[in-house]
Amino acid sequence: MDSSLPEQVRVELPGTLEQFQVTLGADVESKVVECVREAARCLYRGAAEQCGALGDLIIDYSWEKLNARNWREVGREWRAVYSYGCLFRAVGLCSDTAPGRTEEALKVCDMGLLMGAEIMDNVLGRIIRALQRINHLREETKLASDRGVLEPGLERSESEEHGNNISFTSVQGQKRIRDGPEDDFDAKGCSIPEKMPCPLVPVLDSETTIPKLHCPSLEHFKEHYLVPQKPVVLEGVIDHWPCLKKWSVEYIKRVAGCRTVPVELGSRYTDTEWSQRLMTINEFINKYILDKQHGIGYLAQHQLFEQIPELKEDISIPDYCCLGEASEEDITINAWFGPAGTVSPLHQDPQQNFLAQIVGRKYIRVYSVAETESLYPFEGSILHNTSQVDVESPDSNKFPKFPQAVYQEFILSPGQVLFIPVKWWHYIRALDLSFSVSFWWS
Ligand SMILES: O=C(O)CCC(=O)C(=O)O
Ligand SMILES: [Fe+2]
Repeated sequence: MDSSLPEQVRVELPGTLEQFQVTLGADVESKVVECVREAARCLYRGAAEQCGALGDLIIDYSWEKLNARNWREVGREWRAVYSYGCLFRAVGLCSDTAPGRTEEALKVCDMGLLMGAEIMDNVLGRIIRALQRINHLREETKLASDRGVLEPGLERSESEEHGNNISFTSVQGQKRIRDGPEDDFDAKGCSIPEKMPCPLVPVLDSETTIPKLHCPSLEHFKEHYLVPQKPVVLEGVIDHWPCLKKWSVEYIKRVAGCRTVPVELGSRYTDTEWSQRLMTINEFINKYILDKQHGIGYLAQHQLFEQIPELKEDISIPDYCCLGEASEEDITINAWFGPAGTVSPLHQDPQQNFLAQIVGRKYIRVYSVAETESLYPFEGSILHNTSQVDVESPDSNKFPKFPQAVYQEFILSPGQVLFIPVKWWHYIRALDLSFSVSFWWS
């Protein structure tokens, strides 16, 4: 094994070349399998630079395959090849002591988690943990040397407490509404200067306000809301979640700042100039949360808790989800983190939803499935679950039936959970800096 690799990374890899299993499907050409094996041989004979260069080659080749067709049709084996490429490239970077290499290696591993498939018992997730420990250590050592002392206990980093054995399912870049290679993450990125939205707080009418309930029993919720499919706001059911006390911009930066995530750029996903870009959480926070010059950026509909298990410890699955038929593993948990003014246009989803509000407030409007005709969904297969109407500023000439559509609304605050029945239309605008967590369940 390459001795220039940091010990923390080395222990996450198999001890010998013979133990380094390369299992790839029959669809993968033999020259590619051979390239993966050669990269592994380089790693174990101490040629980390060559290993990294082969990693680059594997990444480039498999990236073409991943983007050649609709995301859903990309086979697992090509995503696995991509992950091997990321592993070798990351290993190459880790053995280089030049400044910034650890951060680069972290990004490469995250790309493997986001776009690849799980390999070698989540080796990429484990290497990320190791790299974060190295980073913490460096920061702490620097702090101590700045102070002129090395305080006892500094060699132990905070994240070590969580251990290494996280089982991880690949995040797989699930995308919002639009699909297919044409909207794959825009590597160039773009920043659209926009006028900042005015965070108007709507005044609600008690007639249209969604009812609230304090900790209803499972039976009560089932009989009065789940079965008849009625929205309701649940209070008191997530009061014990640590995130309500812990999550702040500083905390997210500390735990996850150097992790790479997909960010939606532009006011709303129905706009033509809307795009997605991958960036670190630090970049996202600095550009789109702390500084407003860059327009709207939204870390939306991302399975952040699969990618960063530390954050998952701060939430839990609401008990009411057990009323569904599917198992817990089938529940999709998404993070929605953004500044005031993010808008999710009126749309519907194919599962029941508990939308839990953790930080800030959100204005939410819901319409039942029966109102669909008055909501003017886009035609065609991609946006058919999205309304063409700008809910808070509707064009009643173009959409004459919209003003008559019956709706309910609410301003969701931290600690409240909104039940959105399956297929119910929902429109959401953040009134403050906001973090919500959604649970899609069936
Ligand atoms: O909070 C948002 O912006 C959108 C949430 C949403 O659409 C969902 O949870 O399904
Ligand atoms: Fe939704």
